[in-house]
Amino acid sequence: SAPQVDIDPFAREFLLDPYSHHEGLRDPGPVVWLTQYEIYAMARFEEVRSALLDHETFLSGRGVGLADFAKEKPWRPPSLLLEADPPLHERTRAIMQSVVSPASLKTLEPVWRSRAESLADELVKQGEFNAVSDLSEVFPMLVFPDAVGLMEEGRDNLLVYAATVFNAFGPQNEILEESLAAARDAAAWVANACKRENLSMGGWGMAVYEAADKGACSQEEAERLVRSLLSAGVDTTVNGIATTIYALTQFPEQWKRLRDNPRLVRRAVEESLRWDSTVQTFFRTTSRDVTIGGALIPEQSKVLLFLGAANRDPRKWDRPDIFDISRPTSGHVGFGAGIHQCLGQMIARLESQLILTALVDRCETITAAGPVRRRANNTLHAIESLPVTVSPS
Ligand SMILES: O=C(O)c1ccc(C2CC2)cc1
Repeated sequence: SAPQVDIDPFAREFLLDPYSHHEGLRDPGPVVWLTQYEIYAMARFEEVRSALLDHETFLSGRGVGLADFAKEKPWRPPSLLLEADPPLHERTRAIMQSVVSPASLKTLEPVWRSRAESLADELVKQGEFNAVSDLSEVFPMLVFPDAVGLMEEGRDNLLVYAATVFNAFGPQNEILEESLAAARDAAAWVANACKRENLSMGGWGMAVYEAADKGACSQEEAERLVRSLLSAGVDTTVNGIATTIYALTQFPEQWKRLRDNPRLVRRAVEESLRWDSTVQTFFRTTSRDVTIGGALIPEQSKVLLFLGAANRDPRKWDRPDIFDISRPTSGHVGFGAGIHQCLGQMIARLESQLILTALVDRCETITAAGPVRRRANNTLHAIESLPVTVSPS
């Protein structure tokens, strides 16, 4: 049976520094029993990746958080993407893939690039700035809401709402309670922003309703699918960009490599996703008894998958704790894997690549100008503050 582990992966001190705790989850065995929550967990690369690929054994429809939707009411109507299994998932995923298409991104790229360059111009002039409040919380908000076609008024509700979405995958701890209290108005704003009359023509949001008009889904489903864009598309890129900057301040020789060859920016973004995955964990629910590494996981069990830990598993990666932009990163589970692999991964990559390229072109060096401060979240490895100094090239 699975070895018992008393670690609390939703304790504040774990969430603020998950990587110092992961060996205690990987080493006891391929599957462990977390006594604090009476759930199974897997933190090694092979097992995490296999579980993500086996969507028939490891279901998403009963929620991808601790809450089992077969036993308790979700805090919001379930996502038709993230918290859906086939066949529903196949229909909704196809709609959203046609909306956030490569062609659509191609048309947006020039505008996004000029916004990244203008912001980078300003920041280099400032010389010293906070890579969170002045950069990673700014750039995604300059490009993503407009791509969705969101109304202008009240967009800062997006970050408050998204933080709650990610906290809600965890237990009802203090972090979630505080988040829910703070997000009541934001949730109302998001619900309203997803309505057809509040979305502008030509945006991704309206494109979902146009798919509904063609019979691909109902108007109500369209409203909830737009909610998915707002839930998944902001807090992830905000923290992903901040994490990439953090990694480059911690490994300055990697910045130098980017300066010598800016084409390596794509690799730096990918290595950042592996080295410090913004989305650290997700749950699945077993549809049948399944034995992994000699341990039986009964059907209807909640299983916590540690994506961040898998991406630093020494059984898979050489020198896993080293941020090395030349390493082969293929196979990392920073965007998940299988049928639920991140729908927006090309959006996220483009945003990160554009802002990082704009900074690499303009900054000789970027260095930490103070301690990094982290923001505890039940799912995200989030950064609250990251003061940096840049020298112009
Ligand atoms: O469909 C949703 O609401 C949704 C929310 C959060 C995510 C996380 C993985 C980025 C994905 C989808």
